[in-house]
Amino acid sequence: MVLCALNRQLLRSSSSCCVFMARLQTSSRRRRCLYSSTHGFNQEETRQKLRAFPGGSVDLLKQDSGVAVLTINNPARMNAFSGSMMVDLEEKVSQLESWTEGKGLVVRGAAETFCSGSDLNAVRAISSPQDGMKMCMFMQDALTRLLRLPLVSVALVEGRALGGGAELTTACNFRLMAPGSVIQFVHKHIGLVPGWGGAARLVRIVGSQNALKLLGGAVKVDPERGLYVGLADGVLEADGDAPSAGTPLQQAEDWLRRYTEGPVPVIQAVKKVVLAGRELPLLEALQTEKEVFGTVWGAPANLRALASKSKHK
Ligand SMILES: CC[C@@H](C(=O)O)C(=O)SCCNC(=O)CCNC(=O)[C@H](O)C(C)(C)COP(=O)(O)OP(=O)(O)OC[C@H]1O[C@@H](n2cnc3c(N)ncnc32)[C@H](O)[C@@H]1OP(=O)(O)O
Repeated sequence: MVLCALNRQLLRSSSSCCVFMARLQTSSRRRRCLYSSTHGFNQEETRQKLRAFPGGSVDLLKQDSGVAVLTINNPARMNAFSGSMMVDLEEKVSQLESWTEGKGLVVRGAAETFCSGSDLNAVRAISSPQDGMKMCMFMQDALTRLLRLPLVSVALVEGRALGGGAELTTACNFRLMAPGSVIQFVHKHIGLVPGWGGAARLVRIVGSQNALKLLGGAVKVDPERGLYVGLADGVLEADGDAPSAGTPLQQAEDWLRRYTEGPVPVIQAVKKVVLAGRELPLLEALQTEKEVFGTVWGAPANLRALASKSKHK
């Protein structure tokens, strides 16, 4: 009886696991959006509306090392997201989804500051709740897909990460803070709550008690507090303190290397099983883990390691 129930559950979960696996597969197709017409959302229409608020860019540099750098670039507005930058971001995420050689990603802001959230000029112009929610759906989709990339990602936080900028840091696997930097969910001060998925992700990163404190108090999180609450995973060396440590970007790439060193299929598999464990109910996560395991078992990296009789002292 119990076994039958378990089998039924496994069958059910195996079909949703296939869907999850299909979503994890890299392909050159544009991914299906989180939202559709059933949610009153039309991605193309929203893209057109967002393009009416131009300025800045989101730049992507894919490197031979397998680590890409995504730069939020609008320094005149402290790297605030214009509408066209939101569209740029979604397009760059699509490009990363089909990057088969990728292992890691650094997300940073131009000109030594991270991102000051939505461009307030656009926020003022998009003041109807319906249009606000459409912008939210667009950004939730882009940031959820950013977090789901089969790449290990790190937000390099210099200067300030405010509002939507703070939300963006939570769409990366790790956060590294430069001395003097601040992550602040300022939404409450402007009569808002996060809408780009930042609250849901923050709860998973720091727990609901800390999330309530950070959002409810619009707390300024400096590197020390970041480490204390678990929002920051590391703090960079100050410029000049250790010149050999290199620029903040070099430091972030060095830090990331411990997670990106190794064959692409293995690094991507690590990210996929962790993502499944985070997003799926246990049985489905186990199914996905089995599927991903099947892609590395007996594969070249596995055979090479077995042949070399490696020891792990
Ligand atoms: C949906 C809303 C929510 C979300 O998406 O989740 C948001 O993100 S809302 C936006 C939240 N962000 C803010 O409220 C930031 C407001 N700005 C500031 O607090 C300050 O500008 C700063 C970021 C702390 C920098 O201060 P300072 O070093 O003193 O520089 P300036 O204030 O002179 O800024 C330089 C320049 O940049 C413009 N700026 C900064 N942030 C934004 C922004 N988010 N949108 C538009 N413009 C922004 C600022 O106005 C200055 O421009 P000029 O006035 O033309 O010089």
